Amino acid sequence: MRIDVLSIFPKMFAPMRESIMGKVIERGLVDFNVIDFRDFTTNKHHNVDDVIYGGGQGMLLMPQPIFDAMAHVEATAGDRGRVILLDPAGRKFDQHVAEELAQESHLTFIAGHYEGYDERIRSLVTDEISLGDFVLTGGELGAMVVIDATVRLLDEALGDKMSAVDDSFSTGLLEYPQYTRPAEFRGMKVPDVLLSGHHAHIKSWRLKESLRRTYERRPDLLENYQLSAEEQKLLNEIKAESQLNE
Ligand SMILES: C[S@@+](CC[C@H](N)C(=O)[O-])C[C@H]1O[C@@H](n2cnc3c(N)ncnc32)[C@H](O)[C@@H]1O
Repeated sequence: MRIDVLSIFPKMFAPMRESIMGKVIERGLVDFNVIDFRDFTTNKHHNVDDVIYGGGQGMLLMPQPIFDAMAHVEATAGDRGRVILLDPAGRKFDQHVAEELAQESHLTFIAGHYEGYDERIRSLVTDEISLGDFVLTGGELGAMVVIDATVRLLDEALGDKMSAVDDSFSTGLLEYPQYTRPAEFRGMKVPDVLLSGHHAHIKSWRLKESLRRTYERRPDLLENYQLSAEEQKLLNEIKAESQLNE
């Protein structure tokens, strides 16, 4: 996968060289480039922003540097790929969007700043993505979040210390509780079933606890989830158990 990011703060992307993402780049699984669109300004002072027509506080990113930086991406990569604008007005980012983006061979992100973008910049864009209902100072952190969640889904990205298969949201449910050694720590015991070696029982316990966690913490996820007969039975048990504990 090739990833280009258009930003005026390229140094903010230093964390992308660490941890899993760093290894993924080192191994050549992702060709990661940050392009400072200030380098593409044609004005004497290398300004990337200007005042807002019609008045109003703050400054807006001008179209010219971003259009020219995008032309540079196209010239070097052969295409722009899927062009993602980080913007509070965009589609809310979630695991499904990450799964969709992980299918692409080329992603280009545009990170905004100041009051945001001149509206014409949106003509370059295929997707607008928001991290949530809050306002960040810039699109860099948003781009890094989207890139991290997407890249970890690529085949071979996680190595053998992690797996995305049972992650929360991948299955449509939150992940079940997990434990590592020791079997007892400060009086807190690992559930017996996990030490039993009985794979079918462990599988069923995990499914039930996954359903329980989702039911208790994110019942909204269950509204769009197709329960199997077994899952429905387990959920009924969970509801009965929670009534007993009330
Ligand atoms: C200060 S914000 C501009 C906010 C804009 N005036 C508005 O009200 O929508 C500057 C930049 O940060 C990024 N940003 C801010 N909040 C974001 C969010 N929730 N999701 C994604 N990007 C965001 C965008 O790139 C945005 O252009």
